[in-house]
Amino acid sequence: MKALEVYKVSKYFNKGKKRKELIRAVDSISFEVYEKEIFGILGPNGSGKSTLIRMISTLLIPDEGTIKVFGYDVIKDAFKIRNIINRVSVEASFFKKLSAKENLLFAAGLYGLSRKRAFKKVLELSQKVNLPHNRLNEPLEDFSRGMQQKVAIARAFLTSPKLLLLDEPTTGLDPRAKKEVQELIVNARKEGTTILLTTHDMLEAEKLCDRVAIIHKGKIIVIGTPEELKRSVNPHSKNVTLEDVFMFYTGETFEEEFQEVS
Ligand SMILES: Nc1ncnc2c1ncn2[C@@H]1O[C@H](COP(=O)(O)OP(=O)(O)OP(=O)(O)O)[C@@H](O)[C@H]1O
Repeated sequence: MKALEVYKVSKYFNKGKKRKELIRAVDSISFEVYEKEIFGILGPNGSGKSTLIRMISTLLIPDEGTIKVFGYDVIKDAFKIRNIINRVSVEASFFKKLSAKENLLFAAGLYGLSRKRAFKKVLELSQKVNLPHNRLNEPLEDFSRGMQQKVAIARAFLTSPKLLLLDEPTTGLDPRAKKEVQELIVNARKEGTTILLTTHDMLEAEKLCDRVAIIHKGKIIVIGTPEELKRSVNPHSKNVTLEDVFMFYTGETFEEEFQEVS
C-alpha cells in the first residue's frame, strides 16, 4: 500500500523587501512512499525539505498539485490525516518550564488518552527513548538539545502514527544521541510505522533510508536506493558516495550549496 503520494506539488513564497520576488520553495515535486518504508529527502539548506514536510503534515497548503496520505487528501481530509501522522521538527514546541513528564502527559491529554493510560504510556516511551527516569521531573529547559529531541520523538509515539514525518531529526545532536535517535527510527519502522525523514547528512541517509530522493532548489533531482544512486554514477566503483551522486546530478558540491545559503 502507498503511504504517501505526492504529485506535481509546488509551493511559492513572496520574498524580498517589497515581497515582490517569487521563490519556488517546492517546484513540481512528485514521489511515492510505500508502507513501512524509511524514505529520505536529502538536500542542502534551503532546498525545500521543510516546506515539503509542512505541506504533507497539513500545516501549509500546496499552491499546485496533490498530496495523499494513506489515500486521504491533505486539503479535503486534513483532520483525518492529522490523526494518523505525527511530525517532529527541531523547533518542537514545549512548555520549557515544565518537566518532560508533564509535557508528555499534557500532550497525551490532548490526544485523548485517559490519565491512567497516559501515565503508563509516558513511562514506557521514556524508557524506549532512553530518558533517564530520575530526570523526568526536571524542567525541560535544563535538558540538552539531544534530550529535548528525544522527548519530541517520545511525544510523536504517544499516538502510534502510521506515518511519521521527521524534519532533520538528528541535526545538532552529539554522536551518541544521534545514534540513539537513529535506532529509535529503525525500531519505529519495525513496529509498522512508515517514516519520511529529511536530512542534509549523507551518511545518515545512506545508513537509515530504504530509498532517498535528492532535492535541490525545490526540485527532486533523482530517486532511488542509496545503492542504485551510487551505481548510476559509476557502476564499476565501490567508492562512490551520496556526495558524488549529488555532484553528478547537480554539478555542484553539497558543501558549497550548504555554505552558500547558510
Ligand atoms: N514562510 C516563508 N516565507 C518566505 N520564504 C520561505 C518561507 N518558508 C521557506 N521559505 C523559503 O523557501 C526555501 C525553502 O525553504 P525550506 O525551509 O523548505 O528549506 P530546507 O531545505 O528545509 O532548509 P533547511 O535545511 O535550512 O531547513 C528557502 O529559500 C526559504 O527561505
